[in-house]
Amino acid sequence: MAVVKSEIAEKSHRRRWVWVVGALLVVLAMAMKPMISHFGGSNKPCHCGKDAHKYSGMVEDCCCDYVTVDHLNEEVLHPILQELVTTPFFRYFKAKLWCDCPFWLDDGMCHLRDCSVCECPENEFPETFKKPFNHVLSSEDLICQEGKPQAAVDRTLDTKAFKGWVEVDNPWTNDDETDNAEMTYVNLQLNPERYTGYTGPSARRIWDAIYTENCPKYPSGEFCQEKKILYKLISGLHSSISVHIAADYLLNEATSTWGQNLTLLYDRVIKYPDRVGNLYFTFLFVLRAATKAADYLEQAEYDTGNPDDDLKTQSLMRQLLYNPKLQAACPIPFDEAKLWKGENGPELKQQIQKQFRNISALMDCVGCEKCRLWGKLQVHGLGTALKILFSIDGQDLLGQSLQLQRNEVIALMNLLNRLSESLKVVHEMGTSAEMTIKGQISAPAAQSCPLQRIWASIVGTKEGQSSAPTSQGCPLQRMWASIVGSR
Ligand SMILES: Cc1cc2nc3c(=O)[nH]c(=O)nc-3n(C[C@H](O)[C@H](O)[C@H](O)COP(=O)(O)OP(=O)(O)OC[C@H]3O[C@@H](n4cnc5c(N)ncnc54)[C@H](O)[C@@H]3O)c2cc1C
Repeated sequence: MAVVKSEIAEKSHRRRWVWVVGALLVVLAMAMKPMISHFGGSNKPCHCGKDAHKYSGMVEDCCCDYVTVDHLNEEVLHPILQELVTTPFFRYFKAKLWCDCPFWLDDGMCHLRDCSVCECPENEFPETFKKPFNHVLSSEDLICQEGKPQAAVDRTLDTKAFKGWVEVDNPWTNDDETDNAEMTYVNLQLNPERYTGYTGPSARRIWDAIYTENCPKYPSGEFCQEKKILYKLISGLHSSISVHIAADYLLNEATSTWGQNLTLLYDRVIKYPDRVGNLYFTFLFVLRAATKAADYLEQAEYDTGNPDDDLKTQSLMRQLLYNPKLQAACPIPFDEAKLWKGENGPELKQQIQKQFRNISALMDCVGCEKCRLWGKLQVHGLGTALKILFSIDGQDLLGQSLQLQRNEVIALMNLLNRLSESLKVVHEMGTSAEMTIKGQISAPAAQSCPLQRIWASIVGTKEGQSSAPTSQGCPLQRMWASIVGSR
């Protein structure tokens, strides 16, 4: 009997050692994996439990709910947009980059090398971009298309229906696109929007000038949608910029380590539900503009001189604008038709137009080149959305006078992609950021982590019993918090 007992004791002792060694190996392997993931990477901090949907119900003033928007973004919009913006047509943006502030002198607060923009060498951007946009097809071009059915159809539509890309003034924005000598072509793929070190009084002055002088926050309880629109669009854009800073942050300047900064994500965006709401609003507003102009955008000439690339761009545009899932789940993301109907409608529209033009001009005062590039592009994209939704009435845009510049289309779709990226980060990382910062991971939830269970089996605690690691969340979660939280 005594022999049997000691054998059992020895076996259980051995089993415990196997567990301990196994668990230590797992912990070691996990700890050796890079802890800092880059934007779009898969190394997320330990997730204890599934991300519950924090935001629910309709997005304020829109015709779509949060859950649907997240699903559509994840499944349809984000993947297509990510591919679209890498095509040659969408990756080059024309901008006047130097600081030319009409309001005050630039105080050059940007101190990082990452602030500056890599401009394109002359020979890099597509030849066709150097020509005027409304370039007419030669009869030779048309003959060359014979025998290529897809291309021929596109060309036919082009000559019959599409009015061409022309330089027309956008009443919502301040940029003079015709001023070509001052313009620089930039490859956006080489200039990711991320942390640049632009901060302090210079950055603050821009945001202050935008909010206090041009779109003050409306009083709570304001029902007039028109009065809320500009503030919500700018706040949504501001949230998106902050999300991109948090998602691609310089964690360690000495070692040039970039990664996510959950503290910043929480402090600047997640902590404020209205900022998250405004981000979703801006996304749906821009999405509505793109889908409203679908017929026009479908027939646009995405000519970069490489027919394969150009057909791919056109095909991606179609997949996005006429997506059956999008049309079924969220056919009209934002209903612009009910705006500006009141007595003061036209006056109010003019006032908001003037304010938006000021905001557009303020982008020339941003004291960091890369921030200025993305600020200009995104404000230009918003101006294009405003032009599509509010300068033309009705659904049939082709039959009316909508004309877009190439740069407006590029800005619109790149802005939509930026907003889509931000939604994805907020949806996927928002809860983790909140839990990490608040340190409010409950013990049972924390123990549902595999590592936590292994830890419990080592130290002999049971589910629900408190122990040092459980009180502060998963070990990985704590390591993560110590990395991002100390900055
Ligand atoms: C056009 C523009 C583009 C920029 N691009 C970059 C960039 O690419 N990379 C980079 O590192 N920095 C960029 N910056 C700087 C960045 O936006 C911040 O200003 C900077 O990081 C300092 O942040 P902060 O904590 O002082 O708050 P800020 O973000 O400067 O906010 C200032 C104040 O605005 C209010 N606020 C903040 N967010 C919102 C919101 N969503 N809605 C309503 N109100 C809000 C708050 O009261 C806050 O205190 C840009 C600035 C501008 C003006």
